[in-house]
Amino acid sequence: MLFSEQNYRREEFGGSIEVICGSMFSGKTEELLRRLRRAQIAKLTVEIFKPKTDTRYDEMLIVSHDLNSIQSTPVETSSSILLLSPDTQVVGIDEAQFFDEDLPEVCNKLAQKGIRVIVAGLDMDFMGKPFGPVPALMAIAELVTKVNAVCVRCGCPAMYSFRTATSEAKILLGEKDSYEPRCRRCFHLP
Ligand SMILES: Nc1ncnc2c1ncn2[C@@H]1O[C@H](COP(=O)(O)OP(=O)(O)O)[C@@H](O)[C@H]1O
Ligand SMILES: Cc1cn([C@H]2C[C@H](O)[C@@H](COP(=O)(O)O)O2)c(=O)[nH]c1=O
Ligand SMILES: [Zn+2]
Repeated sequence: MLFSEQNYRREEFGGSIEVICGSMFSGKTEELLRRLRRAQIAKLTVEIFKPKTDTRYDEMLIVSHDLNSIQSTPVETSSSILLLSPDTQVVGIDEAQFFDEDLPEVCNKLAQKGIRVIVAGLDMDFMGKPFGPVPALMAIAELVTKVNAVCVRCGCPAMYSFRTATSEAKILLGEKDSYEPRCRRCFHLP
């Protein structure tokens, strides 16, 4: 049977890592919220984390660009995620690109304990380069879902986050004020 989120069966597979990646505006957070809400409906014990540095829409909530939201625990380091309550069955993590390099090992430890770990994050930065721990997480995940936005230039599927702001810093929080999703043909380096 094909392994996908739809036919994922906890009792058969035990713990696992799912990665949702893609450009900005590609629906990563919406997809993360959908999976976490289904877990909550199934009455599983769910804990949700984001990096403390992600204060873009809210300090505590994870908020999508469509302003759907879910409560989360902001943490400074990935190792803090391991302090979760022992009855946790599902862990959600957003903005994974901002976490330290230990995040893959932290997720591995959780999955080994039988926890379903769902991680969302940018796979590439504004230079089109692999971003933080996300590529390493993709390598060790059971399931990787790469989602696309719509290119603002031509309407094709977009996998790049083009920075319209002038900053060259790797980390620059923002949304439509500073970034636009673009396809391979319309993306170029700043
Ligand atoms: N160019 C675009 N392409 C796709 N979705 C867009 C675009 N601009 C705005 N959106 C909105 O962004 C939403 C996705 O938001 P979100 O899940 O927060 O994305 P991500 O977490 O990948 O940045 C879409 O449902 C759509 O309403
Ligand atoms: C490409 C890129 C993005 N960022 C920042 C901008 C946003 O605050 C987040 C991404 O949020 P989303 O949920 O995926 O829309 O990351 C950055 O700091 N550096 C970059 O290169
Ligand atoms: Zn395009």
